[in-house]
Amino acid sequence: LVWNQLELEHTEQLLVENLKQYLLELRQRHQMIKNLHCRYHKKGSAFSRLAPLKLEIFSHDPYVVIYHDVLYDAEMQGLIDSTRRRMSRSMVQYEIRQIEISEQRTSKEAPFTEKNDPQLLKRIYDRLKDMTGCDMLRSEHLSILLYDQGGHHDPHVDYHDLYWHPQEYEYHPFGDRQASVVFYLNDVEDGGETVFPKLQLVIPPTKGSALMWHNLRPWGEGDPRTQHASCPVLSGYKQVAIQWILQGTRDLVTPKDALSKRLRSLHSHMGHAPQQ
Ligand SMILES: O=C(O)CCC(=O)C(=O)O
Ligand SMILES: [Fe+2]
Repeated sequence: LVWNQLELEHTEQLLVENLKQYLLELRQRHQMIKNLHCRYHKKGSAFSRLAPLKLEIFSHDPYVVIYHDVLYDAEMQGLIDSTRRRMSRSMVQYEIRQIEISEQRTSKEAPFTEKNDPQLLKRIYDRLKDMTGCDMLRSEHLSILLYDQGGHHDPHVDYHDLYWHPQEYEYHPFGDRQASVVFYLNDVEDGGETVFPKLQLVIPPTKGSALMWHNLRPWGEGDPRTQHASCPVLSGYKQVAIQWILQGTRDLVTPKDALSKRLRSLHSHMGHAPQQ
Protein backbone atom coordinates (compact mmCIF):
# COMPACT_ATOMS: atom_id res chain seq x y z
CA LEU A 1 0.00 0.00 0.00
CA VAL A 2 2.80 2.36 0.93
CA TRP A 3 4.53 1.61 -2.35
CA ASN A 4 1.30 2.27 -4.30
CA GLN A 5 0.88 5.54 -2.49
CA LEU A 6 4.37 6.55 -3.51
CA GLU A 7 3.72 5.50 -7.10
CA LEU A 8 0.52 7.51 -7.15
CA GLU A 9 2.28 10.58 -5.89
CA HIS A 10 4.99 10.11 -8.48
CA THR A 11 2.44 9.78 -11.29
CA GLU A 12 0.64 12.88 -10.07
CA GLN A 13 3.90 14.74 -10.00
CA LEU A 14 4.61 13.65 -13.58
CA LEU A 15 1.17 14.76 -14.69
CA VAL A 16 1.63 18.14 -13.07
CA GLU A 17 5.03 18.49 -14.73
CA ASN A 18 3.52 17.57 -18.09
CA LEU A 19 0.76 20.08 -17.61
CA LYS A 20 3.24 22.79 -16.68
CA GLN A 21 5.28 22.00 -19.79
CA TYR A 22 2.16 22.07 -21.92
CA LEU A 23 1.13 25.45 -20.52
CA LEU A 24 4.60 26.79 -21.16
CA GLU A 25 4.43 25.61 -24.77
CA LEU A 26 0.97 27.10 -25.19
CA ARG A 27 2.21 30.42 -23.84
CA GLN A 28 5.21 30.34 -26.17
CA ARG A 29 3.00 29.49 -29.14
CA HIS A 30 0.61 32.27 -28.18
CA GLN A 31 3.56 34.61 -27.94
CA MET A 32 4.65 33.50 -31.40
CA ILE A 33 1.23 34.17 -32.85
CA LYS A 34 1.23 37.58 -31.22
CA ASN A 35 4.64 38.25 -32.73
CA LEU A 36 3.38 37.86 -36.29
CA HIS A 37 3.10 41.28 -37.81
CA CYS A 38 3.77 43.54 -40.78
CA ARG A 39 6.45 46.16 -40.80
CA TYR A 40 8.69 48.27 -43.00
CA HIS A 41 12.10 46.83 -43.74
CA LYS A 42 14.51 49.78 -43.98
CA LYS A 43 17.85 48.10 -43.42
CA GLY A 44 20.44 48.01 -46.17
CA SER A 45 20.88 50.38 -49.03
CA ALA A 46 19.79 53.98 -49.63
CA PHE A 47 17.08 52.50 -51.85
CA SER A 48 15.49 50.60 -48.97
CA ARG A 49 15.64 53.66 -46.71
CA LEU A 50 13.93 55.81 -49.32
CA ALA A 51 11.48 53.11 -50.38
CA PRO A 52 11.22 50.73 -47.40
CA LEU A 53 10.15 47.22 -48.28
CA LYS A 54 6.81 46.05 -46.89
CA LEU A 55 7.44 42.88 -44.95
CA GLU A 56 4.72 40.50 -43.72
CA ILE A 57 5.78 37.66 -41.43
CA PHE A 58 3.86 34.38 -41.77
CA SER A 59 5.98 32.22 -39.51
CA HIS A 60 9.03 32.76 -37.32
CA ASP A 61 10.11 29.13 -37.14
CA PRO A 62 10.64 28.18 -39.87
CA TYR A 63 11.04 31.75 -41.13
CA VAL A 64 8.45 32.44 -43.87
CA VAL A 65 7.80 36.01 -45.00
CA ILE A 66 6.48 37.98 -47.94
CA TYR A 67 7.79 41.30 -49.26
CA HIS A 68 5.01 43.24 -50.95
CA ASP A 69 5.53 45.46 -54.01
CA VAL A 70 9.17 44.56 -54.25
CA LEU A 71 9.50 44.62 -58.07
CA TYR A 72 8.44 47.34 -60.49
CA ASP A 73 6.17 46.54 -63.46
CA ALA A 74 8.95 47.33 -65.95
CA GLU A 75 11.34 44.96 -64.13
CA MET A 76 8.82 42.11 -64.20
CA GLN A 77 8.04 42.78 -67.88
CA GLY A 78 11.77 42.73 -68.62
CA LEU A 79 12.16 39.29 -67.02
CA ILE A 80 9.13 37.93 -68.89
CA ASP A 81 10.09 39.38 -72.30
CA SER A 82 13.66 38.18 -72.13
CA THR A 83 12.75 34.56 -71.36
CA ARG A 84 9.49 34.19 -73.35
CA ARG A 85 11.09 32.45 -76.33
CA ARG A 86 13.62 30.38 -74.37
CA MET A 87 11.31 28.40 -72.07
CA SER A 88 11.73 24.64 -71.81
CA ARG A 89 10.10 22.05 -69.58
CA SER A 90 11.24 22.19 -65.91
CA MET A 91 13.07 19.17 -64.55
CA VAL A 92 13.11 17.43 -61.18
CA GLN A 93 16.18 16.03 -59.45
CA TYR A 94 15.55 12.77 -57.61
CA GLU A 95 19.12 11.64 -57.17
CA ILE A 96 22.51 13.16 -57.81
CA ARG A 97 23.00 13.24 -61.60
CA GLN A 98 19.47 12.03 -62.16
CA ILE A 99 17.47 14.96 -63.48
CA GLU A 100 14.28 14.27 -65.38
CA ILE A 101 10.99 15.59 -66.65
CA SER A 102 8.18 14.69 -64.28
CA GLU A 103 4.44 15.03 -63.99
CA GLN A 104 5.11 16.27 -60.46
CA ARG A 105 6.40 19.54 -61.86
CA THR A 106 4.72 20.76 -65.03
CA SER A 107 6.11 24.27 -65.44
CA LYS A 108 8.38 25.62 -68.17
CA GLU A 109 11.40 27.69 -67.32
CA ALA A 110 14.40 29.65 -68.55
CA PRO A 111 17.40 31.12 -66.76
CA PHE A 112 17.82 34.88 -66.57
CA THR A 113 21.50 35.72 -66.42
CA GLU A 114 23.91 38.57 -66.98
CA LYS A 115 23.95 37.74 -70.71
CA ASN A 116 20.27 38.63 -70.96
CA ASP A 117 20.28 42.07 -69.31
CA PRO A 118 23.11 42.92 -66.92
CA GLN A 119 21.46 46.11 -65.60
CA LEU A 120 18.17 44.44 -64.83
CA LEU A 121 19.93 41.51 -63.16
CA LYS A 122 21.93 43.92 -60.99
CA ARG A 123 18.73 45.74 -59.93
CA ILE A 124 17.15 42.43 -58.89
CA TYR A 125 20.28 41.27 -57.10
CA ASP A 126 20.50 44.62 -55.25
CA ARG A 127 16.87 44.18 -54.18
CA LEU A 128 17.61 40.62 -53.01
CA LYS A 129 20.53 41.95 -51.02
CA ASP A 130 18.24 44.53 -49.38
CA MET A 131 15.82 41.73 -48.51
CA THR A 132 18.22 39.09 -47.28
CA GLY A 133 21.57 40.69 -46.59
CA CYS A 134 23.11 38.15 -48.99
CA ASP A 135 24.79 38.90 -52.27
CA MET A 136 24.06 36.51 -55.09
CA LEU A 137 27.61 36.00 -56.35
CA ARG A 138 27.68 32.40 -55.19
CA SER A 139 24.05 31.45 -55.71
CA GLU A 140 22.17 29.66 -58.41
CA HIS A 141 21.00 31.68 -61.41
CA LEU A 142 17.61 33.36 -61.35
CA SER A 143 14.99 31.08 -62.96
CA ILE A 144 11.87 32.39 -64.67
CA LEU A 145 9.02 29.86 -64.50
CA LEU A 146 5.74 29.70 -66.42
CA TYR A 147 2.85 27.51 -65.31
CA ASP A 148 0.11 27.21 -67.94
CA GLN A 149 -3.43 26.25 -67.01
CA GLY A 150 -3.18 23.05 -64.91
CA GLY A 151 0.52 23.72 -64.26
CA HIS A 152 1.62 22.74 -60.77
CA HIS A 153 4.49 21.52 -58.62
CA ASP A 154 3.70 18.74 -56.15
CA PRO A 155 4.79 18.95 -52.47
CA HIS A 156 8.59 18.90 -52.16
CA VAL A 157 11.45 20.48 -50.27
CA ASP A 158 14.05 22.69 -51.96
CA TYR A 159 17.12 21.60 -49.97
CA HIS A 160 19.49 18.76 -50.88
CA ASP A 161 20.18 18.07 -47.19
CA LEU A 162 23.94 18.18 -47.56
CA TYR A 163 24.06 18.21 -43.75
CA TRP A 164 23.30 14.49 -43.77
CA HIS A 165 25.03 13.84 -47.12
CA PRO A 166 28.21 15.91 -46.86
CA GLN A 167 29.88 13.84 -49.59
CA GLU A 168 27.49 15.59 -52.03
CA TYR A 169 29.20 18.95 -51.44
CA GLU A 170 31.28 17.81 -54.40
CA TYR A 171 28.24 18.41 -56.63
CA HIS A 172 27.09 21.52 -54.74
CA PRO A 173 30.30 23.45 -54.14
CA PHE A 174 28.50 26.53 -52.79
CA GLY A 175 26.44 24.54 -50.35
CA ASP A 176 22.78 23.82 -49.79
CA ARG A 177 19.80 26.06 -50.60
CA GLN A 178 19.54 27.97 -47.35
CA ALA A 179 16.67 30.15 -48.54
CA SER A 180 14.20 30.25 -51.43
CA VAL A 181 12.73 33.44 -52.88
CA VAL A 182 9.73 33.28 -55.22
CA PHE A 183 8.86 36.56 -56.99
CA TYR A 184 5.29 36.56 -58.32
CA LEU A 185 5.35 38.20 -61.76
CA ASN A 186 1.60 38.25 -62.51
CA ASP A 187 -1.79 38.05 -60.84
CA VAL A 188 -3.19 34.58 -61.51
CA GLU A 189 -6.89 34.51 -62.49
CA ASP A 190 -7.55 31.48 -60.29
CA GLY A 191 -5.35 28.92 -58.48
CA GLY A 192 -1.56 28.78 -58.40
CA GLU A 193 -1.24 29.37 -54.65
CA THR A 194 2.02 28.44 -52.95
CA VAL A 195 1.13 26.21 -49.99
CA PHE A 196 3.04 24.84 -47.00
CA PRO A 197 0.92 21.87 -45.87
CA LYS A 198 2.84 21.30 -42.62
CA LEU A 199 2.58 24.96 -41.64
CA GLN A 200 -1.03 25.31 -42.86
CA LEU A 201 -0.02 28.30 -44.96
CA VAL A 202 -1.66 29.30 -48.24
CA ILE A 203 -0.10 32.17 -50.17
CA PRO A 204 -2.00 33.43 -53.19
CA PRO A 205 0.32 34.77 -55.91
CA THR A 206 0.26 38.59 -56.00
CA LYS A 207 2.06 40.44 -58.77
CA GLY A 208 5.15 42.25 -57.50
CA SER A 209 5.45 40.36 -54.18
CA ALA A 210 8.25 38.02 -53.15
CA LEU A 211 7.78 35.08 -50.83
CA MET A 212 10.89 34.03 -48.93
CA TRP A 213 11.55 31.18 -46.54
CA HIS A 214 14.53 29.53 -44.84
CA ASN A 215 14.96 25.89 -45.83
CA LEU A 216 17.59 24.96 -43.27
CA ARG A 217 17.72 24.91 -39.52
CA PRO A 218 20.31 27.28 -38.02
CA TRP A 219 22.90 24.49 -37.87
CA GLY A 220 22.41 23.62 -41.57
CA GLU A 221 20.10 20.61 -41.44
CA GLY A 222 17.14 20.62 -43.89
CA ASP A 223 13.88 21.58 -42.19
CA PRO A 224 11.09 19.22 -43.37
CA ARG A 225 8.45 21.69 -42.20
CA THR A 226 9.35 23.81 -45.24
CA GLN A 227 7.72 21.26 -47.56
CA HIS A 228 5.69 23.27 -50.08
CA ALA A 229 3.84 23.02 -53.39
CA SER A 230 2.51 25.17 -56.18
CA CYS A 231 -1.23 24.45 -56.56
CA PRO A 232 -2.55 23.89 -60.08
CA VAL A 233 -3.40 27.01 -62.06
CA LEU A 234 -7.17 26.80 -62.52
CA SER A 235 -7.57 29.70 -64.88
CA GLY A 236 -5.01 31.90 -66.64
CA TYR A 237 -1.29 31.32 -66.14
CA LYS A 238 1.32 31.90 -63.43
CA GLN A 239 4.78 33.37 -63.84
CA VAL A 240 7.39 33.48 -61.10
CA ALA A 241 11.09 34.17 -60.75
CA ILE A 242 12.88 31.86 -58.34
CA GLN A 243 16.17 32.52 -56.58
CA TRP A 244 17.77 29.88 -54.40
CA ILE A 245 20.25 31.38 -51.99
CA LEU A 246 23.09 28.98 -51.28
CA GLN A 247 25.00 28.62 -48.03
CA GLY A 248 28.15 30.00 -49.62
CA THR A 249 26.58 33.43 -50.05
CA ARG A 250 26.13 34.91 -46.60
CA ASP A 251 29.69 35.03 -45.31
CA LEU A 252 31.31 33.68 -48.47
CA VAL A 253 32.69 30.63 -46.66
CA THR A 254 34.49 28.14 -48.84
CA PRO A 255 32.77 24.79 -49.35
CA LYS A 256 35.50 23.15 -47.29
CA ASP A 257 34.95 25.58 -44.44
CA ALA A 258 31.23 24.99 -44.75
CA LEU A 259 31.76 21.24 -44.65
CA SER A 260 33.96 21.30 -41.57
CA LYS A 261 31.57 23.75 -39.89
CA ARG A 262 28.70 21.35 -40.59
CA LEU A 263 30.68 18.42 -39.30
CA ARG A 264 31.70 20.31 -36.16
CA SER A 265 28.13 21.35 -35.42
CA LEU A 266 26.97 17.83 -36.16
CA HIS A 267 29.36 16.50 -33.56
CA SER A 268 28.29 18.99 -30.96
CA HIS A 269 24.55 18.60 -31.60
CA MET A 270 24.28 14.90 -32.08
CA GLY A 271 27.28 13.67 -30.19
CA HIS A 272 28.33 11.38 -33.04
CA ALA A 273 29.72 11.53 -36.58
CA PRO A 274 27.50 11.07 -39.66
CA GLN A 275 27.59 7.74 -41.46
CA GLN A 276 29.55 7.92 -44.69
O1 LIG B 1 5.81 28.48 -57.92
C1 LIG B 1 5.77 28.40 -56.69
O2 LIG B 1 4.88 28.95 -56.04
C2 LIG B 1 6.79 27.60 -55.95
C3 LIG B 1 7.78 26.95 -56.88
C4 LIG B 1 8.72 26.02 -56.19
O3 LIG B 1 8.54 25.67 -55.05
C5 LIG B 1 9.92 25.48 -56.87
O4 LIG B 1 10.05 25.64 -58.10
O5 LIG B 1 10.76 24.87 -56.20
FE1 LIG C 1 10.18 24.62 -54.25
